[in-house]
Amino acid sequence: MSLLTVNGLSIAGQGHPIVHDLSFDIQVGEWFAIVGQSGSGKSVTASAIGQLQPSNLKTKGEIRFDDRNLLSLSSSDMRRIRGNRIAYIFQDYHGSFTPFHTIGRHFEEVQRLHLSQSADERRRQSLSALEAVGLSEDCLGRYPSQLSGGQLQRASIALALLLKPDLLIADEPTTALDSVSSFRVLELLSRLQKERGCAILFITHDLRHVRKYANRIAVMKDGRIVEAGNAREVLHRPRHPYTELLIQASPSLGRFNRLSSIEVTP
Ligand SMILES: Nc1ncnc2c1ncn2[C@@H]1O[C@H](COP(=O)(O)OP(=O)(O)OP(=O)(O)O)[C@@H](O)[C@H]1O
Repeated sequence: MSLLTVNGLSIAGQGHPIVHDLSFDIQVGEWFAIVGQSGSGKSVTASAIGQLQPSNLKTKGEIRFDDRNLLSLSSSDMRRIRGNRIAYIFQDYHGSFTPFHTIGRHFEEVQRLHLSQSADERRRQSLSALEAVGLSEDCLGRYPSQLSGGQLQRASIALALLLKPDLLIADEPTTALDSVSSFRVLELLSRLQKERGCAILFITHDLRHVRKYANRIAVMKDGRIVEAGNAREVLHRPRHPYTELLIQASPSLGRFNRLSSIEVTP
C-alpha cells in the first residue's frame, strides 16, 4: 500500500532545472533508498517532501500523502504533518538541536507542541525513547555539546520518533559518523522500522548501506531517476550504465558483484 507518491516533481533554482519530472512511491513500512553521486538532487527532493527546500527553489508537480498534495499545503498545515506524520533526521545532526538547551528540554518542547500529556507521561515517554536508541537517562540533563556525534545522532532519532511518524526521512544520517557509530545508527533505524512499521526514505551515496537495509531503491543522476526497483535485483543486475558505475565505484560492492557473477558462471 502506497504511503507517499511523488508525481512529476520538478525543482528549479533561478531558472536552472535541478530535478526533472521525478516520479516514485514509498510503500507503508518499507525502506526506500535514493542513491546517486553528490549533486544529483537527492537532498532537494527529500526536503521538498516536507516543504523544507530553500526558498529560492521552485517546485512543481505533486507529492501525495493521505490524499493531499503536500506541495500545495499551507506552511502551518505542513508543520503539523512534519511534526506528527513525517519526521526528518539529517547528516548535520547538530542542526536538530539548539546548543544552549538540554536534550531533555528539546524532548519536552516537541511533546508540548504536539501532544497533550502530563509531566509524568512526558518524562516516561522521553525515557522510553532514549532507551529505544540505547541512551541513558542522564542524557536528558546534558547539552548537545556534551554528547558524542553518534550519541547526538541517536538522540535526534529518538526526538524524531517521539511522535511515531509514518515516514522517517533520513538524509545521509551517518556521513558525519565513524564506522562503528554509523553501524549502530543504521541497525537502530532498521530495528525501529521493523518494530514500529514506519517507512524510511534513506538518502545516501553509500551503496553498501543500501545493499544491507533497503527494500527498494531509485538511482538518481543529474536530477533524474535512471533506474529503480527491488534493491537486490538492481544491485545484482543493474540495467543502467550509471548504476553499474556506482557499483564498481563502491569497492566492496564491486567485489560482491564480481563474486556473484563468478558463482553463477558454469
Ligand atoms: N538553494 C539552492 N539554490 C540553487 N541551487 C541549489 C540549491 N540547493 C541545491 N542546489 C543545487 O542542486 C543540485 C542538487 O543538490 P542536492 O543537495 O540535492 O544534491 P545531493 O544529490 O543531495 O548531493 P550530496 O550527496 O552532496 O548531498 C546541486 O547542483 C546543487 O548545487
